[in-house]
Amino acid sequence: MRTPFMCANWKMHKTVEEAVEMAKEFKELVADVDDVEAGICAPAIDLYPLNEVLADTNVKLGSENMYYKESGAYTGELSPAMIKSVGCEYAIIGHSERREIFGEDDQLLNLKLKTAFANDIKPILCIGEKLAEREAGEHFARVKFQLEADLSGIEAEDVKDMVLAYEPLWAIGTGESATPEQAEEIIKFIRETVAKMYDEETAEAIRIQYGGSVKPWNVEEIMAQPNIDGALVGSASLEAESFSKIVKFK
Ligand SMILES: O=C[C@H](O)COP(=O)(O)O
Repeated sequence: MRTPFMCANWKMHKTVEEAVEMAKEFKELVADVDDVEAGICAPAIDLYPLNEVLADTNVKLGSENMYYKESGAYTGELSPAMIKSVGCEYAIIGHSERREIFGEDDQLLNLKLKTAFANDIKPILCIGEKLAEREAGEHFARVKFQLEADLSGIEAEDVKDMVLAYEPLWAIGTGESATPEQAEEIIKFIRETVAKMYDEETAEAIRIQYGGSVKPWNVEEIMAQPNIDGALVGSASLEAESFSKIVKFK
């Protein structure tokens, strides 16, 4: 049985003061939740204080990015050891904004995934198609390509423990979520693709989130789909009350 995982992705939002204020309020609101995992992926500057605020709570911490090298002359980047030192269990890898705005390609993402596994960091790997690809009926081929390229050379044991986030680019920040049926159709396909690449056991174990305009008012119907194991939440995760309603979707 897969435990639902609701994870915030704050993107480039929140000063340290704002992050601490939100986390203090949020941890109280979800203190009694034990059947859903909650996490916050935050900007690098916020991770150290958030680790202190969230210590001894049920809220997990993650980085929004991570480089594939262990250390060195890589100005502006974060190593796996650095994010672990501030309590990160997770790291988002390959968010579409990293792919589109910062030019991260599947070869780089594959290296990042390998480094994450080597350092006991659970990646949240984002995949998903653009609007033109969906309109051309190429969305299945697109996510299959991303899965095969990004997971190349990665063992089933690691894949079982990671998280996939299906995020169609046309639903991110637009207020227009995929319908629950659209999300289920492609997430089921993603699980079947993992089964073909690995085996049934791996496909049953891996958690697959949906991301793209998840809100307190649509989360329940999204989560009613059998293959959807959680959500990667952008704008609705910025306020404690809104994100806590998503975590408490049941
Ligand atoms: O990582 C989160 C996604 O990009 C979704 O963002 P959104 O909830 O603001 O649409």
